[in-house]
Amino acid sequence: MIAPACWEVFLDITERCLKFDPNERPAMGEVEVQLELAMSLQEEADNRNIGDGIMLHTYIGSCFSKQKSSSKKQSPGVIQELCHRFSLADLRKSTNNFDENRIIGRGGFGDVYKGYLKRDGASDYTIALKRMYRKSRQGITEFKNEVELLCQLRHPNLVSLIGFYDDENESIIVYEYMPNGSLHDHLYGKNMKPLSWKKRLEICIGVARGLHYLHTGAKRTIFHQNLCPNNILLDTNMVPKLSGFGLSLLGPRSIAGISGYNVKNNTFSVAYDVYSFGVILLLVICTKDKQVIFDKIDKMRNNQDFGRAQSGVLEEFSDVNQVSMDIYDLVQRFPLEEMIDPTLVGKIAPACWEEVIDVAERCLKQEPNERPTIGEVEMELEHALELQEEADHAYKTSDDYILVSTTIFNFELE
Ligand SMILES: Nc1ncnc2c1ncn2[C@@H]1O[C@H](COP(=O)(O)OP(=O)(O)OP(=O)(O)O)[C@@H](O)[C@H]1O
Repeated sequence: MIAPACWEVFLDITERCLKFDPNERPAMGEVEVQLELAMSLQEEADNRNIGDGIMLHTYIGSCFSKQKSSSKKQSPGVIQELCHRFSLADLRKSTNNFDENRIIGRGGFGDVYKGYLKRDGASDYTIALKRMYRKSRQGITEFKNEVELLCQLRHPNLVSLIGFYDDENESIIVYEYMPNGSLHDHLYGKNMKPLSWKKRLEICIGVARGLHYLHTGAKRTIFHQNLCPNNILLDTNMVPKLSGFGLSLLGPRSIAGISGYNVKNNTFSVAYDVYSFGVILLLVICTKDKQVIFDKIDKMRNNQDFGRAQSGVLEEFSDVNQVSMDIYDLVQRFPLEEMIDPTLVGKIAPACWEEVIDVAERCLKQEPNERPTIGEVEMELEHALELQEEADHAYKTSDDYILVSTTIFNFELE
């Protein structure tokens, strides 16, 4: 009755709780996260038909095994043991020889393809393959980091690694396929049905849970460091899954992205993820309507030349970083209530709003030590969702909540 993957996680946390040296025992928050993980692994194993034809099941079992976890540094050999190595022929077949029409996304280091794997006696299994650009040395580093990291992690809010392929010419990562694309697609894509307020909150809560697991639930603290709407993928049920771990292992402050419980470094890098989470909250709340934003910018800059520049900039405005920078600037000058996505106006209960705004403002504090932990963020957002549900329940027919607050943020860019 007990799924092997669930059993491994359960055993591991039990063993660590029973450590003779109290300092080696995990914090209760970590225990909670691990047990939630064990539960979800059990449910996943019960619900999904994995393991037959796909190696997911096998590698989950082995990656948590004692022998493997005792080795501090993963050698490529161990990684190959933990994670299935596909044949290039199979991956070619699954993507119709890397057919351009199968490209579903482009990242900084490679194209992402949709592929289908055959399973004996079962329907095709859909996968996503990231094929690294050959010439990019950084892409190769990202590939190694991402595979090394992801093959050791398992959480309902992290994208699952299925396997990889690597030779001197090709580096390919194979993930579970996320049919609903990225949060970026939903916030900024054309012809997308707008996400409801509750769905946005649920997505943010899922993202916070994924980050919480990275920060405290794995054996070593992991800093994502590359959190953005592009890296938040959505499964069939619109459950968010974090991706984009390759870059998190690079960069001057990343300490190779992964470290032991070094308090000083952890505080800094963990707080960096919390900061990025605050930006995500703003993006989720604010309108994507360029005109509304430009009207504000116009007012803000009070600059006659701006009208001339505007038409050119409008075309370029698809860049989310540009949007986030402008929103970031704007929320320090105009009430956030004026920037809410029009599809959300009247839908947000005031009590819920207050809670969400409080979280966002604290995540964006200039001083990293003043930012909440992601565990606190998760709890506050769950509370915000409850407040929304209570209000919706009490005013069943009401669709026109009025926000009387005027929130102007006071923070500076990191
Ligand atoms: N597992 C997946 N399922 C479905 N779509 C995916 C999957 N992985 C990536 N994509 C799509 O491909 C796009 C690019 O993915 P990738 O991870 O390369 O992007 P990125 O994070 O923007 O790039 P970078 O590596 O530069 O951070 C995503 O935004 C998403 O639309």
